[in-house]
Amino acid sequence: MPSRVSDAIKPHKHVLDITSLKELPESHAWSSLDSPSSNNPPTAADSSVSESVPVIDLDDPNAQELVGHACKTWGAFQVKNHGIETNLLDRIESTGKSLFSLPTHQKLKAARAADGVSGYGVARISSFFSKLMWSEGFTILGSPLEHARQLWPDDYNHFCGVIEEYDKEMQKLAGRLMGLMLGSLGIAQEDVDWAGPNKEGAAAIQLNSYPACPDPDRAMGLAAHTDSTLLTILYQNNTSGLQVFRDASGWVTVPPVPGALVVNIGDLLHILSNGSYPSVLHRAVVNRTQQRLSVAYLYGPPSDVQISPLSKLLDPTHPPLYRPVTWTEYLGAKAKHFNEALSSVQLCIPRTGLVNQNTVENRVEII
Ligand SMILES: C=C1C[C@]23C[C@H]1CC[C@H]2[C@@]12CCC[C@@](C)(C(=O)O1)[C@H]2[C@@H]3C(=O)O
Ligand SMILES: O=C(O)CCC(=O)C(=O)O
Ligand SMILES: [Fe+2]
Repeated sequence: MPSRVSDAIKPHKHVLDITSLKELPESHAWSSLDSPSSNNPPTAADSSVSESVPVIDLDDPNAQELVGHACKTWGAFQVKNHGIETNLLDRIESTGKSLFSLPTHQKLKAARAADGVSGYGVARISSFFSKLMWSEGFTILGSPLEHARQLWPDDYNHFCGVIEEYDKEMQKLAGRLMGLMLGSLGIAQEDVDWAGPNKEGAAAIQLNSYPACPDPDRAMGLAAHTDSTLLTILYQNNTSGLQVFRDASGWVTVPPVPGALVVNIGDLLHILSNGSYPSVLHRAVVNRTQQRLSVAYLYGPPSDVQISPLSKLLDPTHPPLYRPVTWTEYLGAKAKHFNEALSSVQLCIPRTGLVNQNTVENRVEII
């Protein structure tokens, strides 16, 4: 039993304060099997040279078709001419940098509560791994005011202002992207009652910092996961680190393209599209010399709305593959099952010959 409060919080402090370490501690050294350097299939080295996620100009007259194709084949793409001003991206980057460069004891004043979502801390998925990730994060769900006050007692308005503006602009872009994605499936955005152009989805903002790392091949910035969103819009600074997994190629780096934003499909769009737009497994690796900063805009439906495969995409040969879930319910499934969350809401289709297949109802059943 620690005899002093300071002893009790020591391990916590040590875990989070990785910025100045000269050597990789055992707590952060991933075994060779799941470290970033070792799990590429053999073909990856050849294919990664020639292929990466598509970069789409949203002003292109074929943007809808290009987006649809990217969603089906990659589950991710980058967008240019997205309408978010460079100046706002610069401001969110510098505000993120100033947050992560605060002293650890200051950041811990805004630590995420054990049962909470918002605040400073390690990635939520950390509990599924025995090793720690080489990153720190700050999650914003709802108003950032309380946490901003704890971080900058004398000047919290600046941070709140930038976040509010970022949220507003990203909300618009997310709506526009949803329109293109649905449109490419032959569905008008207005036909999805919660997704119309003037409707507002729910969203979280996640600031991630990956400090320079003394042994990047054995460290993991953010372990492989899919997002529990409809879509995620990611701003990454000029430092590479994001990788997406593709069956044929293994881990493929998504290089920073100046001014571009990365879009990736989350599990709820996978469900909504009945698997036409698969959510993409992605991770962040780290490097020896540069701090990397990323800002994820995690976009989902209003929290009380049930998401299920769109009826327009269903017919007797395409039965629904997933049961209805709300975002809140799905986040619970993610917290419990992590990367098996999607299969936990999957409907089971019995094999031919085992059951009466006359009706759609008989073909699907909840596991
Ligand atoms: C709205 C969301 C989505 C969350 C949970 C909550 C707030 C923070 C998001 C992330 C951000 C980092 C990866 C992830 C996997 C994590 O650990 O926290 C995400 C998770 C999810 O997509 O499941
Ligand atoms: O930092 C990155 O590139 C990835 C971040 C991410 O996947 C997330 O915040 O969900
Ligand atoms: Fe992610």
